Amino acid sequence: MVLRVGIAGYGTIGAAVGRALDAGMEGLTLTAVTSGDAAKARTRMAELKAQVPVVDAATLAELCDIIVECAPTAAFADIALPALARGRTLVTVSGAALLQRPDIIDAAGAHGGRIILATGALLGFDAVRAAAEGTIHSVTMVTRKPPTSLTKAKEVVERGLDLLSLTEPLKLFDGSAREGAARFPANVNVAAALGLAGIGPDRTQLQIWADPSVTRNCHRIVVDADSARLVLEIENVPTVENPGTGRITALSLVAAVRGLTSAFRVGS
Ligand SMILES: NC(=O)C1=CN([C@@H]2O[C@H](COP(=O)(O)OP(=O)(O)OC[C@H]3O[C@@H](n4cnc5c(N)ncnc54)[C@H](O)[C@@H]3O)[C@@H](O)[C@H]2O)C=CC1
Ligand SMILES: O=C([O-])CC(=O)C(=O)O
Repeated sequence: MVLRVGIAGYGTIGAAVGRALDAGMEGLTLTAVTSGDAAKARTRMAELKAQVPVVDAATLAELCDIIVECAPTAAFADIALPALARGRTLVTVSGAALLQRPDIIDAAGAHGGRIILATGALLGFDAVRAAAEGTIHSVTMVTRKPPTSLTKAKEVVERGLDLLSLTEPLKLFDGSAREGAARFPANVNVAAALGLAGIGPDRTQLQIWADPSVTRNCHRIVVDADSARLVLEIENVPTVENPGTGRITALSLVAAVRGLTSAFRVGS
């Protein structure tokens, strides 16, 4: 049986997932796309061998077994709810949106749907989830991004911060992952996901720095648990189109989608 895959949000991440599906994935076929800008999505999809329709979110849910969600946080509910109401599988990296709308997780349970929050621009969730089966004492995360990765963040724009003239690191946020994800939704989805994997977004501590000395989106996480101490570090290469998004994010979604049908899967 071949499962039909829809992509919601055909931007930096969505187009990379589209290319991977178009190149061929066993048991999966790209079937439709939904976008905030249909004309732009069609132009972007011209590179694909298989031409698929650009439809609205309700039609995407009707046509596809699996919905890969890579749209802005604000669009999450409109994409997720119709898909889950039909019992579809939603594969997403929108951790920040899930914290804002926990009812959407309940909607999945109520209709036999499934939400898979892919690791995205982070690492080690298998170990964090395993540690959470025992006792985790603390989780701290420090994010350092080049100023160019943060200039479009809503809070940076609202505060009128001129990050491009920084000569030394500036701490933009220090608090819980829940609050950080709410204030920087397009930039620390990863902190939300870490909170959901471990001891919850309220007990997960987060700092966000704009750092002119780094060229990559860097995350350092320390998990102190009764089973192990984890020190996790990742340096993500920013995408050209959207520097706040690391290249690995789309690859994480591709790996998660491929894992849905593959006969052999490594990692949890
Ligand atoms: N967990 C993680 O590791 C990461 C998560 N993200 C999340 O992924 C999202 C997408 O990231 P990018 O691809 O870099 O952004 P992008 O801005 O390049 O693409 C977003 C796309 O969504 C489309 N869109 C807007 N409104 C829509 C709607 N109502 N329905 C469907 N599509 C709509 C836009 O037209 C655009 O094509 C980000 O907003 C962020 O929340 C991004 C990076 C890492
Ligand atoms: O590191 C990245 O590339 C993106 C990131 O932090 C996020 O969106 O959570």
